[in-house]
Amino acid sequence: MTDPSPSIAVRDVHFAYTATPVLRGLSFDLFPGAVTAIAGANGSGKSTLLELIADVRAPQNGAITRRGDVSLVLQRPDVPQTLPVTGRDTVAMGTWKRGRRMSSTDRSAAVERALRRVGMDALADRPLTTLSGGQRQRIFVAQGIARDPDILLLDEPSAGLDTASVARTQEILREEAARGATVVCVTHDDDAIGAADRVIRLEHGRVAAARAVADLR
Ligand SMILES: Nc1ncnc2c1ncn2[C@@H]1O[C@H](COP(=O)(O)OP(=O)(O)OP(=O)(O)O)[C@@H](O)[C@H]1O
Repeated sequence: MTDPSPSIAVRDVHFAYTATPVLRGLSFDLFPGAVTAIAGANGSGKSTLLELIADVRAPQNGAITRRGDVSLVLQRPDVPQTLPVTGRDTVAMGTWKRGRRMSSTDRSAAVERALRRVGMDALADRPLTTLSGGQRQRIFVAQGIARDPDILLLDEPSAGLDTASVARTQEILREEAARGATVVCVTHDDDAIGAADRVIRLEHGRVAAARAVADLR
């Protein structure tokens, strides 16, 4: 059953980096237990919207409220060559829950489980800088899911992944929604868009089309 109150409420959100607005009055609600795809052409504002939902940026007008703990998985974050961390260390950084670190037993179990879920347990001790782009991307997905967030936001998590890893990532998003998380995924992938419970398609700074529109305006 879907919780009737929204976990994310977006109200008349406007955003511009320059004189040209990127988002021009978006309003919609998202609910726990569903995967929402944010779709649209290059430059349509998908990543910007995700960052606004994550509270990494603030809207110039309007408001976004969110209920619960948020994990944001960025697209292929840059990793400095000198960063002395392994894949496992990187996943462990995701084990802060509402500003508090889990106990060491819980943390270690959460890290191992997340690594297994993305299929990176065997490579977890390799320095992050020596992993391929796709392997690194899976480590960052593991970091995002390690603390069982209430809200899981991902920017093109399947970009550059092989077929099996794309399928596994889709399964993970479904599993996260099934345990009650609100999952929002920016994607260009038609399969991911087709598999989502809801689709928000951005065009000219507005929601051009939304599938499963009952709770989208
Ligand atoms: N830091 C920035 N400063 C100025 N303009 C920016 C900045 N970041 C993004 N933009 C512009 O804002 C618009 C929306 O960018 P955004 O990255 O949100 O789009 P997107 O839909 O995620 O694109 P893509 O599909 O290519 O990833 C684009 O026109 C982009 O050039």
